[in-house]
Amino acid sequence: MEDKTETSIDPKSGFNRATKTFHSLKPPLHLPPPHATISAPSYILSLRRNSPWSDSITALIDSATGRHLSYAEFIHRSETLASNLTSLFALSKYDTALILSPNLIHVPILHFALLSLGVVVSPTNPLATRSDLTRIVRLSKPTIAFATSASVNKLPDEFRHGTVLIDSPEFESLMSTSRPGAKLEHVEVSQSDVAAILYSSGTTGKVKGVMLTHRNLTAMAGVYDVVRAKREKPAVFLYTMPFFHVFGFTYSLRAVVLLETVVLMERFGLRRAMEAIESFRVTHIAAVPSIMVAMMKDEVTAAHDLSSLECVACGAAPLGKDTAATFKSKFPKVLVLQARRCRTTGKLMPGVEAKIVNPHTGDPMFPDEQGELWLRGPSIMKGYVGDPEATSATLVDGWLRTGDLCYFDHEGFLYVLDRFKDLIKYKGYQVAPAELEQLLHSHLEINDAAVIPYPDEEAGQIPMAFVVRKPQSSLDEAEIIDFVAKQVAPYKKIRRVTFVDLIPKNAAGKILRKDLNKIALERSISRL
Ligand SMILES: CC(C)(COP(=O)(O)OP(=O)(O)OC[C@H]1O[C@@H](n2cnc3c(N)ncnc32)[C@H](O)[C@@H]1OP(=O)(O)O)[C@@H](O)C(=O)NCCC(=O)NCCSC(=O)/C=C/c1ccc(O)cc1
Repeated sequence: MEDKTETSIDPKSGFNRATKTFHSLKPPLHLPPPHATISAPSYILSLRRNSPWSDSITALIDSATGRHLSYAEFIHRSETLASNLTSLFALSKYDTALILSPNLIHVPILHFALLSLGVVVSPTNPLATRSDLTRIVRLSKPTIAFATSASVNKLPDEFRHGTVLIDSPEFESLMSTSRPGAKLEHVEVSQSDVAAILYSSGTTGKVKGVMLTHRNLTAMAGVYDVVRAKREKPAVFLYTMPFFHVFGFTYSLRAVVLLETVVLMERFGLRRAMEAIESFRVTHIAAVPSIMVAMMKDEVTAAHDLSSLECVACGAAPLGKDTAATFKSKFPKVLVLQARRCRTTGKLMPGVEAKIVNPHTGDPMFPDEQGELWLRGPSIMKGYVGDPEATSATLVDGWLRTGDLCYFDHEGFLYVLDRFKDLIKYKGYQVAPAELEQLLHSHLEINDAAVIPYPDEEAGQIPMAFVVRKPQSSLDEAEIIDFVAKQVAPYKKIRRVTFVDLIPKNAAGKILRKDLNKIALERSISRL
């Protein structure tokens, strides 16, 4: 008998009229069964055999020092570290490890070691404030922390198995020298076990911990295996994005699948990035649109030999058509690849299903109709840790409600038009207006406040505050910016303030953000 589901799928758009679901038309993923006992690192290491290169190629390069490691060393170090962590710190399956570090060469090794032990990896922004960290620790309940000497003092707690300094000689020896009696035990890790907890910006003002399973990471790795491009030489990838965000986190797994050489920067700087491209003959950059804007504008690019560059993989925020076109005219040989959140193109990745759902009726919709994007597939998160309410509001019968207003065209291209959630994207970082509004409300001279995204060429969007001062208050823009800056991670800073008599709200007291957007643009035009 013919499979009705298969035959109802439109070969151009991937749309199934019977189920009103869009399917990926890319080759299917070959994954282990959903409950198999295989960890993401074991699966990822097995995929590297599909690569034409051997483990002797370079895995990681620290761009500042030139220090580098081969894949053979990477694997050896992560195994040595795993056995030492088990014997010295009694770490075992279901422990959770908080990691507070910039992009050091040790971090991917640590991720691999912990994941292979079934320890849940929880990477966090080292610029997070103490109060951000207090919330994070309450959510994910880490039993050990890995931090650097610059970030360790911000940790709010003691941890059952202690705190380890990643940038210390002791850590170096944990990776290189097996302790007497330490041996690598095989830990049975199931695909359905939680592998990592990454943190969302929290659109309601509270950070949420996103649980990713070994299955999720396996599926992401499987995608990179399926879309593997034929190359004559290994790719050399400059990472500008942090490992604690899902972009950097998944790319570090991708590197092992494809045996790519990864060039790391502890702290991004345009000049240093250009030097790294020249010195290490970088072929690919993973970046956010802000970096592409900076590369187009700054003449520092002219001072360097960038001829090795083949491709920019751009993610995390929308890349404007004009930016992409101007970048192309300055760097004609460089291919611009966009991962997600692009307003113009993008087709479903292997293994992913999508629906466009009418936000008012809940009915699934057809190509060219606009509604909320829902996604399903093996890479979709398990839920928010310790927050069943937020989980059931976001995950419905295995579908993740993205909160994005989208449509698919008849060729299966996805268009992202707007967000239902209030969110600011500053250089690819998510900033929640509600968190900044709560801080402004706590100021004794502020009666009311609202924060909106304000368009900015380099950052994409910056947080802008509308403030109603208390009568007689002479509070000025700089004081407000400073008041907030002292209490938040630097990328969340308010960067523009306008004083108003009233914050426009609807009858239910909800801020009319669209009206504020209009006022902001009118005032900026009148300032010119
Ligand atoms: C490298 C950027 C682009 C620029 O960094 P920057 O030059 O340091 O500038 P910032 O503007 O970000 O820094 C803000 C402030 O923090 C300060 N800062 C900075 N690092 C420090 C410091 N280590 N000490 C102390 N002060 C500092 C910095 O000086 C600055 O201060 P100020 O100008 O006074 O406000 C940085 O913004 C950045 O990493 N953005 C990317 C964020 C990101 O990766 N987002 C990904 C979200 S996940 C996603 O979308 C998924 C995509 C995906 C795609 C494909 C897939 O397959 C899967 C997933």
